[in-house]
Amino acid sequence: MSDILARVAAVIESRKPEHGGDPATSYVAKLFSKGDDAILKKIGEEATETVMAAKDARVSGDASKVLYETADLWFHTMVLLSQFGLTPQQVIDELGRREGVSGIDEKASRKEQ
Ligand SMILES: N=c1c2ncn([C@@H]3O[C@H](COP(=O)(O)OP(=O)(O)OP(=O)(O)O)[C@@H](O)[C@H]3O)c2ncn1[C@@H]1O[C@H](COP(=O)(O)O)[C@@H](O)[C@H]1O
Repeated sequence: MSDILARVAAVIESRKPEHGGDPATSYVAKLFSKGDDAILKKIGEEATETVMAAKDARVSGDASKVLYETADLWFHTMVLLSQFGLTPQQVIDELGRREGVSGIDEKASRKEQ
């Protein structure tokens, strides 16, 4: 896994109340203190902003906002993973498990079950 993902995940984990995260000084601690709904709301917002940035980029030809909004989306999904005791490494492992398995073949195999 990228060193950055591991480092950011470690900082996110350290912001939990049981590790002394302070909502007054930490955005992540503030999200944890608000709970599931606040985290999920941010993911919904960032997903929508990513979609809007992509639509805009098709008009403007400037894809930089797609990058920034995707970073916001990834970051907030990392907070969600931490909230559920999961790690980015587990997501990477899942992608690795799927590597080379055609999405079309996988979907067809589901229908046969
Ligand atoms: N990568 C990020 C990161 N990306 C985005 N954000 C914050 O996510 C928030 C939401 O972005 P929006 O564009 O929706 O802005 P907004 O409308 O002001 O947000 P809201 O008021 O609606 O929450 C902003 O406050 C951003 O600063 C992040 N906040 C923190 N991190 C990482 O998390 C670490 C810990 O952060 P703290 O807990 O704040 O120290 C940091 O060192 C960074 O590595």
